[in-house]
Amino acid sequence: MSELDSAAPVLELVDLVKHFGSGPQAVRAVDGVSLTLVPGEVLGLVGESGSGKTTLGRCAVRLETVTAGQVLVGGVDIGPMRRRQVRRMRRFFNIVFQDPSSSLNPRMSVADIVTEPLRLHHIGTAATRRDRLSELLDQVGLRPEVGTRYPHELSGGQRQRVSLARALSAGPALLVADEPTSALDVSVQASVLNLIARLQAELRFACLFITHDLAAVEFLAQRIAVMYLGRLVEVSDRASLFAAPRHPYTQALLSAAPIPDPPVQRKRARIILGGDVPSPVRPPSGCRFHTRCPVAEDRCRTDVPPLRPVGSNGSLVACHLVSEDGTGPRLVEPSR
Ligand SMILES: Nc1ncnc2c1ncn2[C@@H]1O[C@H](COP(=O)(O)OP(=O)(O)OP(=O)(O)O)[C@@H](O)[C@H]1O
Repeated sequence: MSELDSAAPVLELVDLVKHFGSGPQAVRAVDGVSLTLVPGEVLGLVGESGSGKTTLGRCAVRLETVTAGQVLVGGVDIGPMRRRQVRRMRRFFNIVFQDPSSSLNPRMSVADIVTEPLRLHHIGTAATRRDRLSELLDQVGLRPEVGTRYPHELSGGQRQRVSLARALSAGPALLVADEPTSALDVSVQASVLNLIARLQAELRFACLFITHDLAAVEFLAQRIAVMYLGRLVEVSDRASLFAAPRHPYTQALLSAAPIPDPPVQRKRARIILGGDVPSPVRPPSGCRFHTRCPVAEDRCRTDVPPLRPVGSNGSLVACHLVSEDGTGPRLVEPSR
């Protein structure tokens, strides 16, 4: 396959299940997630630690094999593919990890790291790859002489720029960015986030942006998916999600997020969720959020709420208490 089908979604997850281990001790990291990314779209994936975001992202680029369900890239199911076929498909998708120190080969120069995907996929000649290297370093804001350096000679921010240049070198249609700024100094986080935004606007790759940082998804993502204990609870466009979060969990998550404007922060009501996040080995029955949900009813303890369209703006919500027109429990007034 030399090109992706541009009419197909870049990424389609169909009832994706990923368990680690088997039997009653299996960790149900992702448990029936369906999600679609169209070309050029940035989808933010948020949720507390352990909700399954990283596992979902790794399944999307076949770093994990799935337990059940499908992962389609450009309409092609990469799940059953053999390793060699997956390797050929890898030019169409790539991933940037949280910690660039552990994902870059310490024995390779920056030039070799960045151009490796081009060599692996037999793209261009030695001369065109050199040109491409200069172009890529320039695009990620690194000077040409950085090409001769090794990862340990670079700062964390520079290393993440190298990871981005490498991930984008073969011109992927999909980039999974897994907490790409959270291991960096606060002072450089914003510049790397700005860089991702600029590259995405220029190159138009689709991006699954995984983060804890709600301000970052608000800045970068057109749509946002909220995950809780292996399942999606809400998928909505950015404006709707921040203005009127519908799922009680989304409302709690947003109410806990810091807002840059301190007077607003002081006035705002916070929802304090009781209890701990339950174990994904024995997730609660019915709605997985019911053990911590302040408005849970009897049916929430027994019936699994499907992720279904509500309201008129294409939002999807998995909550028994949200009605078809999108009205439902409002735990606090939206802050913006
Ligand atoms: N290789 C593995 N073997 C066993 N369990 C795993 C493995 N990888 C992840 N898990 C478990 O799967 C669940 C989901 O983890 P995952 O890292 O996907 O969550 P996350 O939402 O990305 O969390 P974080 O934000 O902390 O990275 C967790 O309970 C985790 O301990």
